[in-house]
Amino acid sequence: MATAEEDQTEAPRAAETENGREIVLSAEGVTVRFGTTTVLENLSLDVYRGEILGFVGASGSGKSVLLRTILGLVRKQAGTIRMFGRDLAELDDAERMLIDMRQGVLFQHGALFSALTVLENVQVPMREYIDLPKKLMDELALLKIELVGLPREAANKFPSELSGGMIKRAALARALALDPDIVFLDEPTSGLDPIGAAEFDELVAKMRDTMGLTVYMVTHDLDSLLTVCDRIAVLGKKRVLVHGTVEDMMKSEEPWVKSYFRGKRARQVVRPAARMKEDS
Ligand SMILES: Nc1ncnc2c1ncn2[C@@H]1O[C@H](COP(=O)(O)OP(=O)(O)OP(=O)(O)O)[C@@H](O)[C@H]1O
Repeated sequence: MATAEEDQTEAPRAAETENGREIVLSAEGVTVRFGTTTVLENLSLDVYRGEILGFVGASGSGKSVLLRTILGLVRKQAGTIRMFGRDLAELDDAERMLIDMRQGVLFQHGALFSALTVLENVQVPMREYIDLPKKLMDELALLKIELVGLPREAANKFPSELSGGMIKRAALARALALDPDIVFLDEPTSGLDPIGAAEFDELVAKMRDTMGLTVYMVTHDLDSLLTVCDRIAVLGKKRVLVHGTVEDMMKSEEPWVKSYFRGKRARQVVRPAARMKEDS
């Protein structure tokens, strides 16, 4: 496990060469302020190709702000964000568009367009970025809908006709519309019952395993963190406090990490999750 202090030295770069893994996304020394309030300060984080990174932190610690900063929706005051090795601040519009096409986003609560059917929702990124004949676009959208485990009949339904779990799947289908390399999921299992949440987690893990998808998942869901995340990063004190495996989190003496992963609620979740891992 690495600490934030180590992050500011050579540790992440050394890890990159040591384990030979490709860094899809890196944030280096990122600072974000709103007026006089600093939300993120000198934050650094790497995300590797093909991993599910679970991003966790207390409410109000800045998880959404960081996600929005990575997506270019919030302006940073300092630091560098690189995606696929390119500094996002140095891209012109055409280059930015090419990068945007390689990433998919599932915003909290699904955020589907209520006046569009599921099929039309999935086609939104296609219409925005690529010019395809309608028939081909329909076929591609249907493939995505089936890929996330929705029945074909769901394609012509409106979001108001779907269950919470189906909305999340439809939103995932939209995030996958352009076959991205990385998807950002903002609390994807919030509002789902435990079985629906576990099924969604399984689906995300399947995408990682079959498509090599990289997943950046903001979550409060301990089950997700323990069962599908390859690595966990904890946001606190305006930076990434610790990052590592579940086992690393369990050993951490950092007070917030300790109470989150070894507190009363965690103890109720950790044993069943460990059993699930053993059984699989
Ligand atoms: N546009 C903005 N202007 C001013 N302050 C903001 C803005 N966006 C976020 N903040 C502040 O930044 C801090 C971090 O908010 P953020 O939504 O990122 O937290 P979070 O970790 O995602 O919380 P939660 O887990 O509750 O969703 C909060 O204090 C919030 O009020």
